[in-house]
Amino acid sequence: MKILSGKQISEADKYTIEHDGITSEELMERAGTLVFKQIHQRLQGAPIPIKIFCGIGNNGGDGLVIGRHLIQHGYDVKLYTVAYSDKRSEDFLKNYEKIKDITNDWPGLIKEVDDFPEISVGDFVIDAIFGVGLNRPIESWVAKLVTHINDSGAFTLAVDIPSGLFDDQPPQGSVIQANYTLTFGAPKLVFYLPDTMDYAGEVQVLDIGLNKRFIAGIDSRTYLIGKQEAPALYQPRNKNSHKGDYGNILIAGGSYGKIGSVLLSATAAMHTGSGLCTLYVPKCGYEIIQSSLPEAMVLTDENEQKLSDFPIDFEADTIGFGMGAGTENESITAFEKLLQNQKKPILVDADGLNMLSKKPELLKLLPENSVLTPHPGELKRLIGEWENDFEKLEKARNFSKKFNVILVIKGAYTFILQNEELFINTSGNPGMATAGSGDVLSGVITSLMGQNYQPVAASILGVFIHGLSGDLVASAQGYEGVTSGEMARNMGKAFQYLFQKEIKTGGKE
Ligand SMILES: NC(=O)C1=CN([C@@H]2O[C@H](COP(=O)(O)OP(=O)(O)OC[C@H]3O[C@@H](n4cnc5c(N)ncnc54)[C@H](O)[C@@H]3O)[C@@H](O)[C@H]2O)[C@H](O)CC1
Ligand SMILES: [K+]
Repeated sequence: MKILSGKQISEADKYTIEHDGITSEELMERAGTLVFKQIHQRLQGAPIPIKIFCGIGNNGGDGLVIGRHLIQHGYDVKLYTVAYSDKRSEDFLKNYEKIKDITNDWPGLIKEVDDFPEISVGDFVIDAIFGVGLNRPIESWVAKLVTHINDSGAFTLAVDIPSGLFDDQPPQGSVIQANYTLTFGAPKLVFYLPDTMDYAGEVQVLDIGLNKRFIAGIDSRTYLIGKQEAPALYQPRNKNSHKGDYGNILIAGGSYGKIGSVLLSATAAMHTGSGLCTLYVPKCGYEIIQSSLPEAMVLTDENEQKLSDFPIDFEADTIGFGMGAGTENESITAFEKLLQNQKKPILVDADGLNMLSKKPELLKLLPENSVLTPHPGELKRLIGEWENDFEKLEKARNFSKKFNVILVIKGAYTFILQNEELFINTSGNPGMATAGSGDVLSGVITSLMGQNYQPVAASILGVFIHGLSGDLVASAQGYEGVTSGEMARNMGKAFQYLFQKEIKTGGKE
């Protein structure tokens, strides 16, 4: 699903009105009715006091439409006009009249702090103050109203976007803290950035019938990857195949006390369908791996504790490097030897990334289309500090272009970035924040690269499947019960789920 900016959606809005013969008022009626239906489905007539705060623009207009339907269905509704300006949008006024036609309890007028209504924690607040038309930070008493709503602790549903949140830049003032956001037409980037995702809470996109052809034509290079998109990336296996068709990969890393990381990667790779998997580890890893993963072969460095060399004559389809490797100079020399003799894309993770940060001249030796899988800390060491998520994306994009690599930026929503394209993964859950989870992901992506998936496809599908395995384990054992070993062993099941029903883990989906 394409992620669009408010501006792009407004263009789609305009195009739809001009070409599909519907008026802006009908579009607002459609939007508001869809929100009402979502609320009605969940509330089923429950006598919960509903307080709707309507701005004086079209977001407020949506609020009036929602309120009208709720009133007509017998809900306990109180509407308020948040009159932060004397202007009123046309569609706001039209819907204001419609409210007056169905109730004598007209919307309350809020023009200052003294007009604020009491909001108790058992209320259901609907935030229709500002939508994507926000064009400056919320100030003065309106900012206080946002705080008043947030401090009430009442369940808050944001219409289109939490008020105060810009869709294309960091927040600069008060922002509504929503539990749920029902957004129109397309998801907005800020719902998935670490610094702003919490304002939106659970996000659901409502299709209000914006012209699909127009949307398809919009040059947006940011996509949400979910159950609709991931299966298309899967390469079915044909009957007439043998293990050589599924890649011969090399996983290199590990050091004394951290052999588990490469073992987790290799286990994940084998459960992701690799034909052959060899590990290159310090001598201390030999017994451990041979007894824990008989399916894998093992080559050992002559050093007992850490990598000090690299088997450049080993013919691998893809190499995954770095997990548990440490950043000792001898190991960096080993990495340099790998880089000097490898032309095909590789995956670099964990201490391999820290080696690149320690010795940046290695960056230019990275084969084209290699995949780097940093968590935010490793990313900071690679690209430097950032003020906010937008600056982070800018720096990461420049890095990806400069070294022609794919960045898999791990987080609550993992971002896969290649030049101008950005893919945001929506599978997974907080239970995956556990030791070894990154090692497992590296094994999955390396395995798919070895199976002839293009590196960016291997990254997108790998991240999605990794999240799916985390969801499977969490649905069986709760967030606390998730271990990366379990995730590694559930990769096959995750592939099965790729084409089956949703998995509810109380997570984001
Ligand atoms: N495109 C769609 O799919 C549909 C969108 N709809 C809804 O319309 C809103 C966008 O409306 P809104 O955010 O209210 O913007 P408006 O321009 O209509 O009105 C805002 C109003 O407020 C002024 N303003 C902006 N920022 C501030 C501020 N910080 N302080 C004070 N005043 C401010 C601005 O100048 C305008 O005058 C969208 O989100 C959807 O909810 C349609 O209703 C349905 C289809
Ligand atoms: K809003």
